[in-house]
Amino acid sequence: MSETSPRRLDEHLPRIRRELSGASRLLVCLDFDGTLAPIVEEPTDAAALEANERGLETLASEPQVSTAIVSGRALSDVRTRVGGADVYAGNHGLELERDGSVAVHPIARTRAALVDEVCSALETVLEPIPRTRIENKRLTGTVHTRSVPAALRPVVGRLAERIVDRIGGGDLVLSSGKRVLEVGPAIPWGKGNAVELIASDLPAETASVYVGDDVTDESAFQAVEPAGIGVRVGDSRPSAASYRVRSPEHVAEFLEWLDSEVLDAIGRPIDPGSDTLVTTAAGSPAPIERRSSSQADD
Ligand SMILES: O=P(O)(O)OC[C@H]1O[C@H](O[C@H]2O[C@H](CO)[C@@H](O)[C@H](O)[C@H]2O)[C@H](O)[C@@H](O)[C@@H]1O
Repeated sequence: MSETSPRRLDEHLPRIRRELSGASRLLVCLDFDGTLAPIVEEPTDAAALEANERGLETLASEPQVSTAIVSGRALSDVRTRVGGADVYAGNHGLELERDGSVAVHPIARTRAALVDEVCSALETVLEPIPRTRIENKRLTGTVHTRSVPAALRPVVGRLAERIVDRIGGGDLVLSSGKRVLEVGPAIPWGKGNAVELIASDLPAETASVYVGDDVTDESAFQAVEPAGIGVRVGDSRPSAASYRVRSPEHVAEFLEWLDSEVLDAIGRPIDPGSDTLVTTAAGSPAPIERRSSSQADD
């Protein structure tokens, strides 16, 4: 899928509501850092905004909604930071908790010892560089450079590359995210694959929404688009997501809007000719803003 500038979500709400209202269920997948929780200097201090916790809780209580947290953090870590979702994916989709059991990507499992070795070597080699922090997440590892003096960040990158090559050979790969370098197994598996797995458990008429802010969220946007909706938290840089919001505060507004403005329409068939919900056997017609094509918002 090609990447273009995502459009401002708040300017396209009627269109989004129309797109989602043809579905019988909604799957709402949420990234953690930078999406539910504002980015902070110290990774252990990250916390979801209360408004996002409330939004997730409300959506999770709706019978026609399934919810998932899809994070780059270790599953055990992100689980303690945000509760209430139906499904949790950790380590960028390499571990997945559904229906009370955890599945781990088999190749990632076999490479965990290499990741551990790399993390230990990085601790030693990067020790002289002020404020470098290594987060060993078992299946992947993160080198944090947010607090490292800017002039030294390229040095961290070069040293990390060298160590990953030496210890991991072709079995590990180094990638980058928001002021981080991520060490992980060199396998074609990411958040997008996890989202596809989660969606495969749900009825075919489920519409998927994915909200995220970082590089590894792009594969998840690709997984949900174009049938579903990708929302990038951030600026207008090209993305596979069609829409964007500015910050985690705006994610909370979006979650609230989904609950108050979209759920009523979910599960009712739409008349494609009129943009208006047709009467179902069970209830009366529920119009969703009658608009002519000349009023279309895009
Ligand atoms: O997929 P996510 O849930 O967004 O996780 C991605 C990485 O998030 C964390 O790092 C980021 O957030 C930190 C706290 O705000 C920030 O200090 C850091 O610069 C960000 O890159 C987390 O620590 C990593 O393990 C995740 O991979």
